[in-house]
Amino acid sequence: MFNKLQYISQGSTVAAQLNNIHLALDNGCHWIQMRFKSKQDSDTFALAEAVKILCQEYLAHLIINDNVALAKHIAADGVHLGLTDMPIDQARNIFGATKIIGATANSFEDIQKHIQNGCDYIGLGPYQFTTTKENLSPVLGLEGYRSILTKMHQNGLSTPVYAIGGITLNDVQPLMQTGVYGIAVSGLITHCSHPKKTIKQLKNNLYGNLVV
Ligand SMILES: Cc1ncc(COP(=O)(O)OP(=O)(O)O)c(N)n1
Ligand SMILES: Cc1nc(C(=O)O)sc1CCOP(=O)(O)O
Ligand SMILES: [Mg+2]
Repeated sequence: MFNKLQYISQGSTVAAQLNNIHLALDNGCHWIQMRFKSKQDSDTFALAEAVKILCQEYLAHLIINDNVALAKHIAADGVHLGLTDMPIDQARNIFGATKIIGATANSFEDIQKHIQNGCDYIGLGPYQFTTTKENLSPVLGLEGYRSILTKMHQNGLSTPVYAIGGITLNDVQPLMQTGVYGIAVSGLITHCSHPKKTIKQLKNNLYGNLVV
C-alpha cells in the first residue's frame, strides 16, 4: 500500500533541497519526491545520491522527478513523469517492472492514457493555484476532482490518485471525500513553522485518525 502523503521537495540549491528533505523525513514523511530543477546535472546527481542515503536511513520511499536514467542509476524506488516527460511505457522498459512510475494528469482522458500505458499512481492537479510549479495546467478545484474521480469509478479504474497543487491542511478532508487516494504537497510542509504537528495533522486527516 502506498503512503497517502507525498512530500515534493523544493529548493534552488543542493543545500536547500537537502535541508528541506531532511526536515520532511525528520518530522514524519515517508515518501519523498526529489524535484530539483537544476541546470547542473552534477548537482542533481550529487543531491540524488545524498537523498538516497537519507531515505534509506529513514526507511522512506524515494521518487525522482522527470529523470528516468538518474532514478535507475541510483536505484530509486520510482520516478514521476509529467505530460511532457518520457512516455510511461518507454520508462517502464528502462526502469523495470518492479519500480514505481507515477504520472501527471489534468483530465480523465490523461488518466485513461496513463493507466493504459502502465503507470502505478496518478498525480492529478493542480487543485488550486500554486507558485511552486510554473506553467500550471488549468486549475481543477474540488468539483474537478469529484467529476474525474466519479468517471474513474464508473469506468472501474482504481489506480491511486494523488491530489496536488496548493493544498493546505483544511483542503485534505474535502479532497479525500472526492475519492482521491492521497495528497502530494510541497510548500505546506517546507514553509510551515511546526512541521511535526502539521505532518501529524495531515496523516490524521488522510488515515482517518488511525495515526498514533
Ligand atoms: C505527485 C506529482 N504530481 C504531479 C507532478 C508534476 O509533474 P510534472 O507535470 O512533470 O511537472 P514538474 O514537477 O516536472 O514541474 C509531480 N511532480 N508530482
Ligand atoms: C509539482 C506540482 N505539480 C503540480 C501539477 O498540477 O501537476 S502542482 C505542483 C506543486 C505542488 O507544490 P505545492 O504543494 O507547494 O503547491
Ligand atoms: Mg516533470
